[in-house]
Amino acid sequence: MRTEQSTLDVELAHERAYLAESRATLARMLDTARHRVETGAQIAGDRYTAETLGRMLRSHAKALAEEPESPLYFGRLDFDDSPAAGDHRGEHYYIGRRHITDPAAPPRVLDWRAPVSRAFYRASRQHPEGVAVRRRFGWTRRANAPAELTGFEDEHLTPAPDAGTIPETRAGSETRADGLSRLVAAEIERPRVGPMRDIVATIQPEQDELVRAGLHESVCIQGAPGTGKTAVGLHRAAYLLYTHPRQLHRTGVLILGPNRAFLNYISAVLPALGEVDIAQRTLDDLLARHPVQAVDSDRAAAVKHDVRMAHVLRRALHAKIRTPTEPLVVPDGSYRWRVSTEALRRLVEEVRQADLPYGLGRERLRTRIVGRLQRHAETREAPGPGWVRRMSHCRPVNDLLAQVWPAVRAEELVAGLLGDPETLAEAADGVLDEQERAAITWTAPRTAKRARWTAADLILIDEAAGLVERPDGFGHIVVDEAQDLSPMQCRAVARRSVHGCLTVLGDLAQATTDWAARSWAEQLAHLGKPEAPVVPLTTGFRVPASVVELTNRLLATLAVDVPPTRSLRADGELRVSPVADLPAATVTAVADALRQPGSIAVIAARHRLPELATALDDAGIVTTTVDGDNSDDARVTVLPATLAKGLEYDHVVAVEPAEIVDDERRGAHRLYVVLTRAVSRLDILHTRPLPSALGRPASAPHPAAPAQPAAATQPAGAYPIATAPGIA
Ligand SMILES: Nc1ncnc2c1ncn2[C@@H]1O[C@H](COP(=O)(O)OP(=O)(O)OP(=O)(O)O)[C@@H](O)[C@H]1O
Repeated sequence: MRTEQSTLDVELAHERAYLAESRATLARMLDTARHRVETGAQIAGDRYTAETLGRMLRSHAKALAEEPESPLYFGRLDFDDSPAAGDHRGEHYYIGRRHITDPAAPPRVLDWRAPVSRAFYRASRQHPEGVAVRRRFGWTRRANAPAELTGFEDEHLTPAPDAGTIPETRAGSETRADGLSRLVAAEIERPRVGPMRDIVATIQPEQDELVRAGLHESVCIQGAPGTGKTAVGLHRAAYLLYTHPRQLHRTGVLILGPNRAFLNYISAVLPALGEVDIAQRTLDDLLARHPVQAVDSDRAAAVKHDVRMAHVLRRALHAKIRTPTEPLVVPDGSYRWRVSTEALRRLVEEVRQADLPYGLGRERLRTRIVGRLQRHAETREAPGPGWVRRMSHCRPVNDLLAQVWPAVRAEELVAGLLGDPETLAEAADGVLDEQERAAITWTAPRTAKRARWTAADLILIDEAAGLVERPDGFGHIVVDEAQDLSPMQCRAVARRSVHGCLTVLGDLAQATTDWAARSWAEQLAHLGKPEAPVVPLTTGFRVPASVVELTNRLLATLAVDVPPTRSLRADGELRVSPVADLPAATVTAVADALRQPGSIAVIAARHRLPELATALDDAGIVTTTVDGDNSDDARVTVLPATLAKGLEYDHVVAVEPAEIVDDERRGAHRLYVVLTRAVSRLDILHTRPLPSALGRPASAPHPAAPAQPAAATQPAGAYPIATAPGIA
């Protein structure tokens, strides 16, 4: 026993020495990068190169400097001598967030995205892939202090050469009953503080498969709350940029999230992975050509988000194309060139048939017309490029185009439709009924310049702009919470990924918008990637089993076809409390929660928030909002149910579920989102009866169970509650 212990001590000392050397190497890398930033601009030949080089070097230096206090590496792979080890026979590698290397020596730490690192995530006893031992390191975590190595855990995947068997995991570690390594379990169950963090140390095999899918593969990931969809999407973006830097730095990668709060929450993950140049936006940001100055009625918004509007806009645009009725006559010095009406008609028809974006079609028609003129002119003398340029923009040609294929601005097209019932009736004939047309028609006619656009109008303008000219696309777009996009919003994404691929993340059960997807097949078709496979993630890393048990009952009432999930978190507490006074009970619950580490959220219907915030304030509890505009240090966030999507907190106090349900048409889905934000503890406070799916005891045979008792006297014991000492 003692020998074994001293062997471990020696090994740990060896690992600590390796860490010290790796830190020194990283410090040298950082110095070199900083030096290059300072001198790079001077050594570059011209200004453009200097700027590009400067940007690249700064970004590299920033990426290195952003190496947080977090560990330099998290694992080690020892390959055996078997043929499966290939080129790595007998080698061992440290795996971390990025390469740490001295120029003339083998890398000290390999980036988790490097091909060889794949085995760290995928190798198993069934398929060792040449890996003899997978070592995971344990680290201290203290704010503002570098992480220190505290231990390691070895997993032997192949039999040791001298023994015929695979030894048990060493170094004092135990795997849990579910087979999860102790260090992995500790990492997953660590309290949440601050923004989302990366998961490179603990990516699971089914997640890794999605992260490392090829550049040209679009994929849709359907997963219950907390199954790691967002984490996988972000790591996939980082992986693709590492593996295909040239293509993707040129074409760009975009992360689309549902709102700013969500983007703030995830904003630190990619920089921590060394990717500081990825655009992270909401779809509204992407479409914000104009400020939103008006609000649609529900009815109008529903029509504008309907995919039929794409058809209406297209028709309205193509109705601008007219059949020529006169010949074209162009004076050219002492000559006059003529193109007959019939020939012009044929040209217009040919270009129309080509089905190009409208603006491109217009230019194609111009070129064709000038081609005709050129053929005439060639009977006299060969015209040069100057002649072609002059003819392309001469008055008669411009006038003809203005008449038969006029230039169109997207805003004008949309204003023309919404502001003129006749234009709309013509374009929407057989597509929208009279009430639908009436719902979107402006009551007072306005020009595009004076329009007060709604959020949905901006989507129509984007669609119209896309019909006129293809927008710049991205090489890869990660679309989070994709179930909530309307068909028209999906089309805005599709337009930007015609030549690229998508990672679509979502959960049909968390669909809360009026126009949300009912099926992935339909949504993927709108997103322009009907062939993308839908891959389920079914292991939950956030929501504890006791909470999942409750939320699954709610899920059963949502009528969505999603696979069941198993929670990896055995810890966790759930408390359902009928109370008489919501603000007072909220203060008590939060004060209780503050005794434990981690983040706390109070989530309620929006109109309920002011009184809860005041009560917390009166009790001297500092709170913040999801925009973080109060106090960055506050551990308690007070937020409306509508902004909870995608976020997570250690302790969630969900206030008055019935109100959250009543607040929206898809209120039950919203409640499902709210209740699944909790990482460790969920407190449900209610004065009104709980929504029936929640209120029913787990053992109750049927929804027709006896009516709820009066809320304030409802016995807590009627619920399947896991109570923590001192909490109930
Ligand atoms: N392999 C993993 N190891 C450790 N933590 C993980 C792993 N996968 C996911 N997590 C953690 O689980 C939590 C939930 O992940 P994430 O937010 O990506 O889930 P999601 O499926 O997008 O959830 P939601 O649908 O509710 O938005 C996060 O804290 C994430 O870091």
